[in-house]
Amino acid sequence: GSKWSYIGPDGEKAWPKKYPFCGGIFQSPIDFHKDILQYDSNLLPLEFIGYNVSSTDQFTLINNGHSVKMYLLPTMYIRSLPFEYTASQLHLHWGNRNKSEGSEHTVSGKHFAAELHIVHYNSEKYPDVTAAMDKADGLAVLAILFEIGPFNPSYEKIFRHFRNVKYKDQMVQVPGFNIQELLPERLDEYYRYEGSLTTPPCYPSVLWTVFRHPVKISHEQLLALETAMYCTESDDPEPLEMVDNFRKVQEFHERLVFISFRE
Ligand SMILES: NS(=O)(=O)c1c(F)c(F)c(S(=O)(=O)CCO)c(N[C@H]2CCCc3ccccc32)c1F
Ligand SMILES: [Zn+2]
Repeated sequence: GSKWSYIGPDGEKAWPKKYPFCGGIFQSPIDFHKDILQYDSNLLPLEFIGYNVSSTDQFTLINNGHSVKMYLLPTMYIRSLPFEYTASQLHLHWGNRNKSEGSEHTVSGKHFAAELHIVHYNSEKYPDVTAAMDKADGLAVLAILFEIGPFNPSYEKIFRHFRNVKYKDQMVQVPGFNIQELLPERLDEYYRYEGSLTTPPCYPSVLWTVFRHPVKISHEQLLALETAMYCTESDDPEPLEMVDNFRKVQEFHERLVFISFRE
């Protein structure tokens, strides 16, 4: 099984031993700071097709021991990237109840509270995500940063199920809803760069789109995310809280991040 973690002897410093790409090129996440940003007027707003999922459909939400991930439908895809990318899953990264700074990407060295990733694969060139995930043009991940604000009823459609996926390998069905509700305002403003999966096997196969504007969730919702889940199975005598499941920012030398907005 995937024997890696975010803490202890199997933590990120040890990842390259079992997963060589984790010590390789184009690693994510990174810090967005002004001297690596370059405006690119060709960066168009993304188009989301099939994201408005009927409540008669269902998404499977699962605790996989590293994160909480929700499988999406193969009828969901994004256009206006170099290829058509079909949705695979979404998952989150967060901190802990004493330090709500669990985003993976940072802006001018600052963490946001948490980060949502919507993983897509290049369905024009590859049959599924497994075939795509180690190809340079295989994946496109959308990243949404979180900050504290008013209660967010759209995110609550996922968060209210956390009590049913407390332990590793538990899963629950989530009634379909419009996944576009999870996206921030100004879909035309984002950071774009070529990077990697931020977990093992860390393949440099991801076209990253990180939206400039964060979404807001309430303090209580963030606390629920930070305290609801465990990396361990329900019968494990030594339960491990699922917290701080974010990778440190990686070196990003001699490369640029393209931005669709003027500062
Ligand atoms: N931050 S990240 O790089 O977006 C990211 C994660 F952080 C993350 F935890 C996952 S995982 O939940 O699958 C557990 C670790 O593989 C993924 N999965 C991807 C890549 C690995 C295999 C696979 C297979 C099917 C669908 C998605 C994926 C991931 F892409
Ligand atoms: Zn992720």
